[in-house]
Amino acid sequence: MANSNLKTLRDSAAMRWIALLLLALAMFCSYIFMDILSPIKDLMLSQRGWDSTAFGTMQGAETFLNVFVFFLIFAGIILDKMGVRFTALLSGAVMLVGALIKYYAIADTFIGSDIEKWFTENLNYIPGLDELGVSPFYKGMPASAKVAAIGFMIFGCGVEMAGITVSRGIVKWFKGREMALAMGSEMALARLGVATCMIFSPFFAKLGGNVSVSRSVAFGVVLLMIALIMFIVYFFMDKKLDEQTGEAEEKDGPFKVSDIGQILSSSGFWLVALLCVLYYSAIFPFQKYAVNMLQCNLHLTTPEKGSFWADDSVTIVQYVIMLIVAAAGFASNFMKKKDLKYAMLVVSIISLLVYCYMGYMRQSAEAIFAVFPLLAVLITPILGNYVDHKGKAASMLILGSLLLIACHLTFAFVLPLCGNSPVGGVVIAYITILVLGASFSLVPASLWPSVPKLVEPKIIGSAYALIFWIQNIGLWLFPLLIGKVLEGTNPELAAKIKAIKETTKHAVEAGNMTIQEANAQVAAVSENVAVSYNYTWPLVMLAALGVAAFFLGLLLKAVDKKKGIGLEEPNIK
Ligand SMILES: C[C@H](NC(=O)[C@@H](N)CCCCN)C(=O)O
Repeated sequence: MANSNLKTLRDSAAMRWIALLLLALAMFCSYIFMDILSPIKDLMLSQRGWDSTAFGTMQGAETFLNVFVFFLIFAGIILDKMGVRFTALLSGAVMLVGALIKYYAIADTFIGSDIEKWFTENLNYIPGLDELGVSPFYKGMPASAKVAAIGFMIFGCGVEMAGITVSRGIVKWFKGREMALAMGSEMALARLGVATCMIFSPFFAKLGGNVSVSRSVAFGVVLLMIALIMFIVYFFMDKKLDEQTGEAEEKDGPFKVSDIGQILSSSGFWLVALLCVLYYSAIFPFQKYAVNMLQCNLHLTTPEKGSFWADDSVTIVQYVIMLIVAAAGFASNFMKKKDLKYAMLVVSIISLLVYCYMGYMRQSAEAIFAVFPLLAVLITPILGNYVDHKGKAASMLILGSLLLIACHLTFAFVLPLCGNSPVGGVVIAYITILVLGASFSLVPASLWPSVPKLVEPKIIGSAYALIFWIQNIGLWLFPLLIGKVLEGTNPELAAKIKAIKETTKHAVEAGNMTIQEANAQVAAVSENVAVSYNYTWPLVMLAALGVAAFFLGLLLKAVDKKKGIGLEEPNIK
């Protein structure tokens, strides 16, 4: 340490930010794996014989153990009892184990194996769960999807455990300092992970012209190994810090399970937890359908094979431009000189415009939607900084909810009117997605740093875990609800598929068509149906979540004022 007056590692700004970088990089890698199959749903269907139900069930498995086996609650207790560094290592290892299982399920070697045979014949029915409609498996589910679901369940435990551990770790290193800025920066990198996944998962799957879905998953597994290394390095820094502080936090008041009652009796905690589940249920589940929603509303026409805009290298260039947007925008937060700050911002904004233009020329819904996390990367740290120095967290939650409502209503009612105006439609889509990104900065940047103001330091881990658990119920429920509302409000599309299946089946039976011709006809109709959904009602449902979050925000602000919780107060006084 350069300054001899510094007492502990966290008194050195450089050491604090290195600790944050380790935690944030681990989360960046985890967020990439979390959505690794989302942008290649079409390939999972064509390469592994899954259907939409198998895909949706496998995706939903991520939250299963956390929600129904209460793993997240145990994770919070482990965190408060064992501390940040132990739980960080444990979560890294759990994520990796889950990811390796998922990789094996998708790998070519799985096909034709005894394990595939066993899973095809077994694990079809889980008594109790089937009746409740929450089973992560069902009869007829492809064996690879069942094993992938098991892997994803385990990964889900690891990633949520990592989430609460990182939040707790940031509080440990930054409380009383730039805590919201640090949390905002960590989330900014996580958002960049989502954008990276949207671009690189399809890229690796289609690399070199031959399709391999396991290549994408392998890319994610390698990143999780890097995440584990980050946690190991963090382990030693955290140990050193505890040696210097004499583990004061843990010794002063050891955690007891009964302390959880204290969390549950706080009205502020409940308001924050409910606001969190409502808001995030309108964001993460939407993320899974957003690309398809854009395809349905914008009628995008993929550039012809062999044309400049269809080339793989353009994807890489576009990603590099995205990194410039993120890096310049992020760095501008830390520039002391005004000129340099504005120069960075200008570079970031110009790069963003170039990125948007390329997305339009490539007619790629994935690339268009990938701007969603970008604005969050740029402004989450700015807002975090604002919360640190000026406060206003409760007001930011209210504003974030209002923007969420406006965006979902624009997607629902304005975007469908733009289908025949390619440029207008894409411009409105970009603006709305960017505003949604701004909302997705306002709420997380103010919500997570508010938790330490609601509970005692020794139970922060459990408080984060309880909020994540309540949030996970929404993250499990709403993807299912969106799917159901979508099917329910577009009955003619399911009827179209049923009709073509029946017509081709009769034609094959009558000897008028080969099975290959029948499959090709069904595939052509399915492809057309996949981009013809009307998303109005699912989007209205998500806007309604925003309305409820808005009213909870108002209530939270009133309770904060009455009880003096300090949510509107700055973190640094
Ligand atoms: C910090 C916060 N993280 C969460 O809310 C996690 N529970 C992420 C869950 C993602 C599920 N696909 C955030 O990212 O803002």
